[in-house]
Amino acid sequence: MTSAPVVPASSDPPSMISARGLRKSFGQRGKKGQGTEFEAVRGIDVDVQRGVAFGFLGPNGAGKSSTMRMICCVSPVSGGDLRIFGLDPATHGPEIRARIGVCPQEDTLDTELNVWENLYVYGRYFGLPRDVVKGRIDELLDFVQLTDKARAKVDDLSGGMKRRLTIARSLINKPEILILDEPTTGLDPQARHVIWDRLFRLKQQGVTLVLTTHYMDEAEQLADRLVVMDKGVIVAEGSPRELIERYSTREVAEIRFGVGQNEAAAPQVSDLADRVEVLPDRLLLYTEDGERALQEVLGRGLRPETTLVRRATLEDVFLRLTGRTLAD
Ligand SMILES: Nc1ncnc2c1ncn2[C@@H]1O[C@H](COP(=O)(O)OP(=O)(O)OP(=O)(O)O)[C@@H](O)[C@H]1O
Repeated sequence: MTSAPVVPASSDPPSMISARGLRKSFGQRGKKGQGTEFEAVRGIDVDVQRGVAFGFLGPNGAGKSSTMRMICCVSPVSGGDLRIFGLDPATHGPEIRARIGVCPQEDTLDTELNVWENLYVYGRYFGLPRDVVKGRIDELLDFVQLTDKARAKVDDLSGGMKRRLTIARSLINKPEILILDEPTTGLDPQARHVIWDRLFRLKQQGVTLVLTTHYMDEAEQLADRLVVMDKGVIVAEGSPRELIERYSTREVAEIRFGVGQNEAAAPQVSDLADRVEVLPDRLLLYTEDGERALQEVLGRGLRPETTLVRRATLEDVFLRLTGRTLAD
């Protein structure tokens, strides 16, 4: 006997977060005292479905944090429509905040308190009864692998441990959505992998993750779906794989000539690839077969200082869409 398939209640799951034409502007004072408006988010549409990890990828200043702050109900919407759990942040802020967890870009831990106390104070702030908070702290310290640091001072923790504590703190109210602004910025590779592993487990437990990052590897590792943001607008949306397939070839041959020689060499290789990008320090040849393109470069008597064939990444997508690298 075969068991009945599990049929979802609806083929179209409800959006946890839905934005239509969402805008954020900041007033600025000009030199002569006149007010001007700066638009950090310029009319974006976003739908985040339950249980996914949704990423906002973009360079500094793209408008990611401004978007997150509106979703977290700490910054009012300037225009358009935003719904979290179908609710309007302007009228249902406390209700929404009770159901989300927020892990801000900067650690805002209380250095006067130890690890355990940081979680306790936060739990009490959420109105959880003492016994419930205590049980929850045990679970969370275990989850972020800080049980043996419960009585340690915050200042004695490594950067990765502080991040894990901040994540634990953001989970105290068992949020349905966890919002993470640049979760691993400033951490070393090993600490980043530990964080990714924990976030992956949360996703398996059904928590919807919304994260911003300017690391393309982080977006590729964590995000099921992502939007690429630049200068306040969304320039592309899809899964990491879809975006790479849509906007790049499979492989990239990177060739570096000496300083100042890359641009001059570009016309001599332009017919060897679907597309050639000229960066100050290298040429990128977009092609399905990078090794073959490289052999043809060498066959023409050109002698790059270094060469590399790699698979295309989200960085290539970003470069194609904006003409800039994520680090610019
Ligand atoms: N309170 C504010 N007042 C004025 N301008 C602001 C304010 N907050 C952000 N901005 C501007 O809005 C733009 C978008 O900033 P935002 O922090 O949303 O970008 P981001 O993509 O999150 O970048 P980062 O990775 O640096 O946080 C930037 O030009 C920033 O200077």
